[in-house]
Amino acid sequence: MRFDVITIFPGLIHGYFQEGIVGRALTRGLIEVHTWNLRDFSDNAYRRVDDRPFGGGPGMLIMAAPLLAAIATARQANPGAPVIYLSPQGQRLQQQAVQDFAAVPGLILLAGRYEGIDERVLAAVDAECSIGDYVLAGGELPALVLMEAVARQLPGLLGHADSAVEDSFAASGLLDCPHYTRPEVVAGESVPEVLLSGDHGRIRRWRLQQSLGRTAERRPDLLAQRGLQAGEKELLEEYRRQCGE
Ligand SMILES: Nc1nonc1C(=O)N[C@@H]1CC[C@H](O)C1
Repeated sequence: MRFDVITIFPGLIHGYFQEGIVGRALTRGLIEVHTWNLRDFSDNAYRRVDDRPFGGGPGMLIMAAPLLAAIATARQANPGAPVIYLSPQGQRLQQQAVQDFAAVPGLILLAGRYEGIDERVLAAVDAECSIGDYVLAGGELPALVLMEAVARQLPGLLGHADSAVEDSFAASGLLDCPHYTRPEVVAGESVPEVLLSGDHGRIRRWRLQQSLGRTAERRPDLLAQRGLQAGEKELLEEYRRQCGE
């Protein structure tokens, strides 16, 4: 998977890929990360890429010309890669879109700054994605969020242990269950005895029940969208009785 990121702060992107799972993916050649510094596409001596908005109003916008030139160059370097603009006005990034993006050979990510970009650039963009309903100073963090979520889907990237987690969450469509590790007692709180029982059937049942209960409590929208499979209604009713609901 080749990622091309158009940004005025390339260091923010490369810096993140020095550590962790995505850093290892880069050194192992599972992913490539290329950045295009928007200022290299500026048509003035001061390397300016922003200007005031027509109609007045606060802040500055990134101009169309450097963006369109950078997109054209990135498309030549990463042929066939969709161009994704990260902005609060975009479609909310969900797991399905992440899996769809992981299926293509490359992505070109456009990281905005200032108040945003000239609207006419969107004609050269294939998708607009938001990572959430809040406003950041730049699109670099959203680009990194998308890159990491996509990279985690790539075969060979996650070790067995991580990929098990990935499958359980992505496949189940539920919030994750609680997890515990040594020591058995922390601040007077012990580990649920079922997890110490060695009875893997009971443990699987308990974990599913906890995921169902948590999702019903915290994200009823997710549960409504997913629905309940055979036997899960009873599990959830038992969970609610145990919680005294
Ligand atoms: N939330 C988001 N999901 O994707 N991008 C954002 C985001 O806040 N972008 C900033 C808005 C102005 C600045 O240009 C960059």
